[in-house]
Amino acid sequence: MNLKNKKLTDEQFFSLREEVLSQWPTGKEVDLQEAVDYLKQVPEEKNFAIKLEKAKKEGVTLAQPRAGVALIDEHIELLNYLDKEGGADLLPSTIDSYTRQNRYNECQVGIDESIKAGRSLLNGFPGVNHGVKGCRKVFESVNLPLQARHGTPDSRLLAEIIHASGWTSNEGGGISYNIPYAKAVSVEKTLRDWQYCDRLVGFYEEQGIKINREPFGPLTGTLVPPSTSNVVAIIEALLAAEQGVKSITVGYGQCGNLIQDVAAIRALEEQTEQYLKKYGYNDVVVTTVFHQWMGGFPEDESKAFGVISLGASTAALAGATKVIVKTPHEAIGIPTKEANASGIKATKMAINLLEGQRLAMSKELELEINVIKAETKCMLDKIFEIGGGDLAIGTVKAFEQGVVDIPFGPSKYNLGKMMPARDNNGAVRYLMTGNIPFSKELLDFNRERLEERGKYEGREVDFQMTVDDIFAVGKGKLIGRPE
Ligand SMILES: CCC[C@H]1O[C@@H](n2cnc3c(N)ncnc32)[C@H](O)[C@@H]1O
Repeated sequence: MNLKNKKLTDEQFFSLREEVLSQWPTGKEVDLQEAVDYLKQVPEEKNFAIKLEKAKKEGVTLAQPRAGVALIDEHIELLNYLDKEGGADLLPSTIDSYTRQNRYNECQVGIDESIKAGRSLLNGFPGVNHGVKGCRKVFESVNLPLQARHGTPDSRLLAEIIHASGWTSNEGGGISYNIPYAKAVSVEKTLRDWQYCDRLVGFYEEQGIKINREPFGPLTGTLVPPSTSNVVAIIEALLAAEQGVKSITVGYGQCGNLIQDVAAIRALEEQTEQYLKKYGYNDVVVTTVFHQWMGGFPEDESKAFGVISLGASTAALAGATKVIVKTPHEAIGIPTKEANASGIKATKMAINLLEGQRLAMSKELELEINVIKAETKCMLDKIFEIGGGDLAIGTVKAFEQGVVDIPFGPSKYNLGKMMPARDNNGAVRYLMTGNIPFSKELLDFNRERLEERGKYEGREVDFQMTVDDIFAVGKGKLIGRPE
């Protein structure tokens, strides 16, 4: 394996670039020097990294929706509606599934069919097919910073096009956009491809242009224990920093127990900064993003607003820099612009009412922060050990061996021996740890918390708890109690 956690040299980067830009005709629209000049004229209020850094300094939580449709003018109308009517602080362009699989031919069919049908027949914005011209038109027609959100194992061409278009943030990473999104793409390949995306950002940073990178926190969004999502976020932050990224937003998907969720964000921010400093990356601005509940939603829209408001409140009480907003159409599918805007409004109402408030430190909160950090450290120590000190090599081996193991990941490169379940307070614990190298103390802690639930419910601690928990929220409860 010649993968190394080493900054790509200019020669390595530019030799790869030829092939990347040749993958679709719109790649020819990317001219790096011209893109630098274009990015230099992006006003501060439309720069994602700058707006996040400002929010961190002011201690405010920004609200960002997901949104994407097939055609440029409709996409612009949607984004401006979410800004003006919804009150979004940051804008996405959620990229369609064909683009995520680099299937640009099918994207083109989707675009052509959408034009004929007069409505979006893609589940997102096909940024590569619209090219720099189209993506710049979107950027120039909105008034907020713009970010690509997707799930693309090989995002190299998409990154080239969106950044050249003034979009100053890209979501994703070599683990977080592989294991939850692909069945058969090797971790080695996606780590390498995302080194390219990060090196591109590093190149722009060297030209004085701030661009934000955001590892995808929630992963499979299904009972992912905080230390599992945090370890992935920290790995991707370190790999990005090595390529010259200076603005990193690490993320976490709401699990539902308030204290554990606040602890997850606090541990994530502190431990990411600690590891960046430990490995010499002293000039990286770390921000956090809290994703509102990523699991099954209630169909009833009023109940959905309950879930959305709890997520908004948790993000505010945790002091997250950003919260990703869900909509009352979550259980149905792609939201209408009205439903999308209403999710943002509910979110901002909760955030505004909680302005300046944080969940106070308590012995329970301190315990959860310490447990998450200790679990995360067990995995990271092992990764560096099996990688012979190289994080990228260690990460590939960690997935082969199940040192890091993401629950319900479709990837064949994920061992899949770890299984989570909620304890009696709804906190997500490790029911089965597979090959995750936890200390005995941590294994006992997780077991004891689950035994408490078993005792309370009068049943065995087993996989049925996991199954019941998966369906619980959709049925209006957090914990999947036996029926
Ligand atoms: C990992 C992201 C999953 C979430 O991403 C939302 N999502 C996906 N595609 C779109 C879109 N085109 N417009 C608005 N939301 C979208 C889903 O609803 C889900 O919540």
